[in-house]
Amino acid sequence: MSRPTGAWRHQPQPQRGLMWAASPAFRRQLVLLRSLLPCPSHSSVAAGFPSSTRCSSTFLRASHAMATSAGTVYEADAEAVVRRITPPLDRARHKGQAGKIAVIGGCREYTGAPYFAAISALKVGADLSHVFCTKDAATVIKSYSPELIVHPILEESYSVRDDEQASVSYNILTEVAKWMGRFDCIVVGPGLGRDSFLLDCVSNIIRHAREANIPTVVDGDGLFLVTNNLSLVAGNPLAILTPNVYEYKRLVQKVLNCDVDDETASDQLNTLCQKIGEVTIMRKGKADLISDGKTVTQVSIFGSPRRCGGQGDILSGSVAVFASWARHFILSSEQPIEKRVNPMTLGCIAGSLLLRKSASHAFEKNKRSTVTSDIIEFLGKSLEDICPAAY
Ligand SMILES: NC(=O)C1=CN([C@@H]2O[C@H](COP(=O)(O)OP(=O)(O)OC[C@H]3O[C@@H](n4cnc5c(N)ncnc54)[C@H](OP(=O)(O)O)[C@@H]3O)[C@@H](O)[C@H]2O)[C@@H](O)CC1
Ligand SMILES: Nc1ncnc2c1ncn2[C@@H]1O[C@H](COP(=O)(O)OP(=O)(O)OP(=O)(O)O)[C@@H](O)[C@H]1O
Ligand SMILES: [Mg+2]
Repeated sequence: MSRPTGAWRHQPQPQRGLMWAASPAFRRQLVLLRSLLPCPSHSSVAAGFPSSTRCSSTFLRASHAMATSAGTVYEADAEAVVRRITPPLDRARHKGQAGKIAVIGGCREYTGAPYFAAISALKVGADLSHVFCTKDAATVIKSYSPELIVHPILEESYSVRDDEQASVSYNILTEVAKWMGRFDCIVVGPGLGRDSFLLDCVSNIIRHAREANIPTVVDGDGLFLVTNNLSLVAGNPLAILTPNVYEYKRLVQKVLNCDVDDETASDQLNTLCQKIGEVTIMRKGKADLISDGKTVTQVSIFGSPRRCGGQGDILSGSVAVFASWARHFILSSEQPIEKRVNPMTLGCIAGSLLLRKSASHAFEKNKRSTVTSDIIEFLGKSLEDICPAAY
């Protein structure tokens, strides 16, 4: 595995610059950037780098920007991140080594969301993608795609008698636990619904994933669950929350007991992460703001003016794959722990970029009629443009 450049371009916020330049967080970022060098030449070739000069120019750009001006939000050099964390296609690898992802979601109302998340994971490059959903949703999701492995195991209150709930809940956890250790990342929430019994069962799954050290992306109704039960993710550095504008508002109100303040967006996001404890949050919007409670980066490259539902689901599936690649990459980088870049942050940066590029391509082709499936169609091309699949 190669080393990431993880380079950040700076968004100027002059009124706060001096304070930030002197801060430990700023110095830490510089150390982190330096720690990402040098890049071994084998990875440059495998990930499509034309030459090793690209690595150093990326570094110079980033360190220059950070040393000369300061602020709290850094525009991620997201393409560099994607290149560095995407594993080479190696003939020696076997099925599963590029990633096994599971989506926990899909109920009577929503079958599209879990499908979008799970198929996106495959299209980005995972080898296997599972969906754990309710029985009603399973046949429908299977009919969308034979690529997905669908487990019809979740139950909603209407299908379980009160006196059966304890045993059904136990059976669900037992079934998921059989698989859990094989997953590189799980996504909890796309199309999950809000049935109370189902959410109780999913709480057990989240706790189990945490005990097993499985990175967990929480999105959609998973965020509804977690916002009302913060202990599920509190203190878990492998948890990524991906709220949209409404989900973020609910989270801020619950945790910080105030309203979203766009004037202090990055500070508020950092504080939110700190209060919950160790999690990474990607606040979706015009720009995607990403924080692990220490630094805030953003991805703001323009994607598409279409706001069709389902783009967040593509994002959650993509982030799951990139976060697991980034984790593998960082763990194998032999950096001391205190110098390691947060792989969950890298996963968010990469996922955001890929979605935005794909949305842009899809809009160019389909204009107003662009729908989520059109965007998924471009995930492969977008990744190929950044990181050709030479092997
Ligand atoms: N094809 C599929 O299967 C898809 C299924 N999906 C799944 O649906 C589930 C629910 O996810 P969600 O994003 O639609 O839910 P949520 O954030 O509650 O917003 C719903 C709407 O409520 C409103 N609204 C809510 N709060 C508000 C507020 N504070 N202030 C103001 N308005 C507020 C607002 O509507 P508006 O007011 O704009 O009409 C908003 O658009 C989840 O499981 C997800 O994965 C999606 O992924 C899409 C594709
Ligand atoms: N106003 C915007 N301009 C540009 N991009 C946006 C805008 N709002 C959201 N996005 C991008 O679209 C992607 C999905 O975000 P969105 O807010 O639509 O998620 P969501 O509501 O959870 O989606 P879903 O319908 O799948 O639940 C993110 O990458 C986000 O940055
Ligand atoms: Mg959503």
